[in-house]
Amino acid sequence: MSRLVDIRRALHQIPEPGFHEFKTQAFLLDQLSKLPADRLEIRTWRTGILVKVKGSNPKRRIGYRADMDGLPIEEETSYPFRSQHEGYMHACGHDVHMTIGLGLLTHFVEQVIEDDLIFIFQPAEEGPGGAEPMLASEELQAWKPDLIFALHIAPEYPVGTIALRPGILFANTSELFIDLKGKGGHAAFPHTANDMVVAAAHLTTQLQSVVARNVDPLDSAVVTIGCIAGGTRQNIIAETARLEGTIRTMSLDSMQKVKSRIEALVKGIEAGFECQAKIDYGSNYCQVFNDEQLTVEFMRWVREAGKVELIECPPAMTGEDFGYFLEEIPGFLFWLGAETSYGLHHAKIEPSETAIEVAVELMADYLTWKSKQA
Ligand SMILES: CC(=O)N[C@@H](CCC[C@H](N)C(=O)O)C(=O)O
Repeated sequence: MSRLVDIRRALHQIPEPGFHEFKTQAFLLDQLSKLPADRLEIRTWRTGILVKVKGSNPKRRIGYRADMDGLPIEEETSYPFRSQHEGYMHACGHDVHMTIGLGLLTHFVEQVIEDDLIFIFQPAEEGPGGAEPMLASEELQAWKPDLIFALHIAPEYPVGTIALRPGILFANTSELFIDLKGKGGHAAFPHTANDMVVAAAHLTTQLQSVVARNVDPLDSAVVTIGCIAGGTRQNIIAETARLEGTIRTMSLDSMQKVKSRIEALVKGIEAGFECQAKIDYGSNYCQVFNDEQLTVEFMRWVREAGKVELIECPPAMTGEDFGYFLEEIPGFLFWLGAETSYGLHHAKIEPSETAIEVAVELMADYLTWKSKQA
């Protein structure tokens, strides 16, 4: 396992944005080149990688997907192996997910099972979304799995615990970008300008009313503005401002409703502040919907195997473009306990590396068992 910890630490140092995972891809290809070539077939798709581990008597292809990209966060962990890419960090555990993928892949090169295994190292999960175009690619269609699995680290659960549920696990998502254009001017003459910092502040506050006042309290939605940019210096009235955020909903109906309320509020800001506004919804992900039958069967298997503690968890408002794989291929995603005091997307997150071994052993046993089932 120390080999896998070394791999995770090496990956941790090279976080890259979506579709720019060049060093990550090269690193993974180098690791793959050290494995016995006779059992492997390797293809690349953009910055992603597809690996077939050939089974002894394949009747099916079983897929395992790991995401590859990092986030634009300046790392603040205590690690001696911190990110070497200024302003970027693996703060969502994708370094751990890729390492588990490599660990599993290595296991099955040595312990051959009947079915073919397809390991999918997928770029751009954080955005703009690699799953949908990768799934549609010729490379993936030629090896399209019959079943597919993935995991995501969970800071809040102890190591040795996994959590999932049949049905919806993660929300529908839509990015949200709003550009405001008013009239700049001198700070001392506000009556001659239309200040977009003030407009952005009003809009940000008004957006909070969408979930509070327009979504059924028994339904769930999130509107988060994660970034506001505007202006150039302290004594110049800002001509433009930009809000960047994300919308999360449990249903597509609510997504439509939230979007139409946002559009109405933005129109109000245009009228009230005599400015122009442009809304761009960026990339949208469908919900992560775990196949009911496979998930229930897996949960039963986990309880009987008794290797990890199993929690049937509620859905979360996280997004994951793995949902696109699950729209076409039966499978599931589960939370892997990685016990750390800081949450996902935090500059100080330090997921426990012992979770790697737990996941590799669990999934190696499960996939071996699953391969023997009809
Ligand atoms: C697991 C996780 O944290 N996923 C991201 C996916 C982001 C999708 C997109 N960029 C958006 O913000 O809508 C998440 O933030 O949940």
